Amino acid sequence: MEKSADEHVEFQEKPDHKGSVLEQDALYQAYASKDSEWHQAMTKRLLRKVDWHLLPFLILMYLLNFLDRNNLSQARLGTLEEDLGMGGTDYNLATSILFVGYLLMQLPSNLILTRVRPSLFLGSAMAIWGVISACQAAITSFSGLIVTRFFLGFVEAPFFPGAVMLMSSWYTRQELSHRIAWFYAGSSLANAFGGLIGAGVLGNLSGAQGIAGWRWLFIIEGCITVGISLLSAIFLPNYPASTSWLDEEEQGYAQWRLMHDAGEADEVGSTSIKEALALVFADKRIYLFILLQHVSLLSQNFQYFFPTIVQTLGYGNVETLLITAPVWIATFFVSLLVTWTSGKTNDRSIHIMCLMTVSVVGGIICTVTTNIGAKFFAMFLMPMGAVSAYQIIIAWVANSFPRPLVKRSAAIAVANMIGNTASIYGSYMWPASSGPRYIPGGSATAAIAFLVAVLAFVIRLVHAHMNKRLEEEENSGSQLSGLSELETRSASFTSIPILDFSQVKTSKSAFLEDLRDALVNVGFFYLRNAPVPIQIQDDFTKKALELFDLPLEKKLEIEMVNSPHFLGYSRLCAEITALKPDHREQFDFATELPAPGPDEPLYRNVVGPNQWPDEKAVPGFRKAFDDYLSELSTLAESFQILIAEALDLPSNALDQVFDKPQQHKLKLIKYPAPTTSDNGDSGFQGVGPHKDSGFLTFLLQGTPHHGLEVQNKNGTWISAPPIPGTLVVNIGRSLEALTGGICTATTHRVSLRPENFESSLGSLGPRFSFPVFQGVSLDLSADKISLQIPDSVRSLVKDEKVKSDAEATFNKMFHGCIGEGTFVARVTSHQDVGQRWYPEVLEKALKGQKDFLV
Ligand SMILES: O=C(O)CCC(=O)C(=O)O
Ligand SMILES: [Fe+2]
Repeated sequence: MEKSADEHVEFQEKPDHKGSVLEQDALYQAYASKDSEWHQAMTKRLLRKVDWHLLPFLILMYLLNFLDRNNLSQARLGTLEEDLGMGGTDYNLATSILFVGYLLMQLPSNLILTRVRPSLFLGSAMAIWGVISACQAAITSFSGLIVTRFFLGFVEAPFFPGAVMLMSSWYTRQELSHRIAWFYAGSSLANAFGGLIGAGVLGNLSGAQGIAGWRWLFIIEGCITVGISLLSAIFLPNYPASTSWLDEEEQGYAQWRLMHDAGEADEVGSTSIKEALALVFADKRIYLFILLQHVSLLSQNFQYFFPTIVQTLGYGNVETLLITAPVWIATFFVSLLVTWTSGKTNDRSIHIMCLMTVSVVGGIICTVTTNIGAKFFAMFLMPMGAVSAYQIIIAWVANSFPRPLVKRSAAIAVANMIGNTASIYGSYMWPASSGPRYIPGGSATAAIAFLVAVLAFVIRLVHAHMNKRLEEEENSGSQLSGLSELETRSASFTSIPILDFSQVKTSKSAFLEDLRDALVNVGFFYLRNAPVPIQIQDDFTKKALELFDLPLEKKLEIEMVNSPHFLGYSRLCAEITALKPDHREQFDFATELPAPGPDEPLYRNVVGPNQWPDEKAVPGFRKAFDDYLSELSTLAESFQILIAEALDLPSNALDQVFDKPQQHKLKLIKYPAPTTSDNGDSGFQGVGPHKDSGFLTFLLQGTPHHGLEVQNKNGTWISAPPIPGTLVVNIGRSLEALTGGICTATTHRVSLRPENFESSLGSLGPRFSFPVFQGVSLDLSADKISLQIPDSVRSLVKDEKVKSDAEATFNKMFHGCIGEGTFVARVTSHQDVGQRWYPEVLEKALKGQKDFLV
């Protein structure tokens, strides 16, 4: 019984969503500012339409896909075997050979899939299998049948992954699994219709025009398939942007949702299948699940022989097929019900055990009795139990290997592939010679169904045991990693996680878990729904742009070199990072604080009063700035607590780290488009590879340009494009130092490739970005503040060796006094300021850099 040979579609990348950066930006603007209630209502409105337009047609296609594969069992009730001179296990070979083609095509079809539009792909595949299916009518020999069945399997294989792929351009990952459950349930209906159509054809057309009934069956069903495949060009949508049944707002929103969901998809696409498989096989439970899925599929093999078995009830062919219809309709409703209760009660194993018991009883009754009423009853019991249980098993596999995502995909794929080989040999359990009672098949099915129940119970025990151990170890505070060796091997992330701040209220523990992972293994994350009123953000952005528009002489009035506190305006290329000038122009402002007294350590000079622009030149700037920095300071403060909690420390553990008041910096940066790209692959240096100095950085990307890049632990650069409604948050050297390196300050840069400044509608103009650097108390040093980070958090660090292009001179410095590290970093970045105010420090620091270089 085939149901899901194809589920490794999770390896597919999502199709590209067309649309220029500018168009995307318009979407960003439109949707980012809405609140979560609006998003919920909009999602509901959209899903209602998409469900009705997409699912029925796809289910119809799946129904035909299924029908064309399984109608051999109805054809057998006609004169198929007689006409083709078949006997013994010939029919079983004809059934199983289809799965050879079906399984062989898995890989190639998944490769093709990534390159074609889903609706075209699905429509063409369907037309071809429809033609081959109809051609079966012309077969005159058994060998002809075998060859045709092999190819039928081959061309039917791409449908399922293609359909899931199409759905994935409409549904988010989370929405998808529920839709796939409906999709599966639809196959029960296919079985029902198969019986009805078969009955109609064999009953009315046998011998019509001198053509055997089974040949008519293939002709009619093949032609229906081809007909529907042509309609797919009209009815099957491709992508949200080109769909007439959505209004403009819905089209935009549908795209916008998927752009958000795409982050994870990239991660899937770029992790090698080999790596994913290694992860899966390191978890011993996978062997149990593979076995479970395999025997579960084996326990459903009666389906191919169903019409034949029902025939033993003693009715004629037509009545037999009519009888099977209600069986499948009942199964359909039962499976909808039990997948629902299983989800509601969060139970899998007991559901499976109960359902399989129903199937065992069915198998036993079927074998031991010849009483027609009892046998008919058994016909209902077998599929109701086994088919419904299978749907729960699929969900169980997916839920048992939740993280990382690639592991889940691989687990599903492996369990399905190996599981489905049951369809190749399972059909031999039902040789025609064993009818009418089919004692070997019936009793073996009952035994196998029992085995499914036993395995479900074993897995339940294994999980219970694991949970208990976890609890004990947590209680005793022992050093539990809970991770297998393979899982700890690498945290070289391929995408940047997105955290949702609204979860702090709704499900804080989930938020903290994601935060913990981001802190120890990525060092970067997007933060959605940060509590910063959009109006304040917009006003600030507007005023910032006005500031950059001032004539140069106005800006030079507040040039940074005038101030010993590293605050003020820096011209293009004035700042130096990784020993090279950055191609950007900027204003550095900070929480307004007095300059340090003459007796205070020199490094305290990174704090001091701002140089404000002339209020008349940009009226309202100071207020807009203060409002924004004040919001961001509040947000930063809430992270003092969240980070402590994420690291399993008391929530006030980091209080000692911050001054009252604490200086935070807000930098306004403009990156003009480069005139040439003379910097090789990485493009022109907007800002060179570096780690920020502070605790956390909260970055607002003001324009839709790509260019911000983050270096993962392998040294690979990962793009961090702007995502609407989010801030980019990253760890600075101070937090890294305070946690003894448990939290990672991740190296990042801005690359100015000319293409980052272009969209299909023309030039994007300069890139603007606005980072807020959260400060810490400057007198601290890592050894003075000893945070006792629990082993349970330490053990989550997956990759100790980190490749970084950031300057290493500062690595040690930050482990001493944080103020000194920050001060030296500032002097070397702003050498004009250093030269004027701190020439000795600059000289020493430059020498330090040189020593480091030789
Ligand atoms: O412009 C950006 O997106 C990043 C700027 C940055 O990393 C910095 O100024 O530290
Ligand atoms: Fe930075």
